[in-house]
Amino acid sequence: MAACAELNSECIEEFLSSFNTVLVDCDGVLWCGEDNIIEGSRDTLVKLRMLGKRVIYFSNNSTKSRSQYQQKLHRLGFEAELNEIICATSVCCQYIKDTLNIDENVYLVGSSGFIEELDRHGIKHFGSGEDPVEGNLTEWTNIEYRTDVKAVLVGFDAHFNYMKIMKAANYLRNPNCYFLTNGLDFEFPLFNNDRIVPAAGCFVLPIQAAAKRKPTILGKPNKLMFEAVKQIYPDVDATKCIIIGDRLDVDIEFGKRGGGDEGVVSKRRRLRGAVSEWERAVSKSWRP
Ligand SMILES: O=C(O)[C@H](O)[C@H](O)COP(=O)(O)O
Ligand SMILES: [Mg+2]
Repeated sequence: MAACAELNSECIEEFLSSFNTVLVDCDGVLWCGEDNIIEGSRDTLVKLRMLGKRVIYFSNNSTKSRSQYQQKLHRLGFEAELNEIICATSVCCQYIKDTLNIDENVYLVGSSGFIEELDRHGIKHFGSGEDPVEGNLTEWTNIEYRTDVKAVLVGFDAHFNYMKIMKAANYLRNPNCYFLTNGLDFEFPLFNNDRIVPAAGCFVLPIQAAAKRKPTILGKPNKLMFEAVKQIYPDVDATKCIIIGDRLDVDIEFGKRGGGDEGVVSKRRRLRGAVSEWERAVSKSWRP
């Protein structure tokens, strides 16, 4: 056992010295839902900071702006400076403003997080309220068909309805209108799965089906999220980062290709390395 323990502490030492920045996902890693903190998450971040690691909250969540996220983090007892928070709502809006050079005529299917970030970035937008669905189908079929909409931005929307799908799909008939989203998660992670809470992907897919167009995902695993880190921390070295996440297809996939260069070495790659060693060992001893 001693040898094994030494090996473990050696491994742990080697692992801990291999990175200086931790990109930590939020939903499903720090908490589930609004108030269910995942046991040990706060203490782990405290210990990582004590080891001198830079901790960055790194979320695709589409319901909150950065400042709303900071309020939630503080409410749940996490240390969080605003410049330690990278969330998809602000990354999406910065991309729209600075890369697409759009500052008006954005149709939002989303909620207060996107509204606050669109306003903060000075982007004029419409939609995102409760579209009254009145009358019969003929009234619906003659909705105003605008050709000046420059982007349709879709995230979590508790007031989602038929009218929004119809409007978004018609705006997206214009090939110059961008179709953008924070991500395609279909549900928020929940403790003991006591109920399903649909997430952003559930609002994107109906519009995708009606418009016959696929959205550009601006959140993880898009490297835009890492560009946002570099803007705040120009010294950040992708190979000295790890990502902690609950979604292989989003967080760990980001780790494999985050930042666009060789990139963030995700825990999974390390895990994959370990598993293939293990498989080789097993297959040698196991061969009939
Ligand atoms: O659908 C959303 O709002 C997000 O994709 C979902 O909340 C995941 O957030 P994250 O795990 O990246 O914090
Ligand atoms: Mg998550």
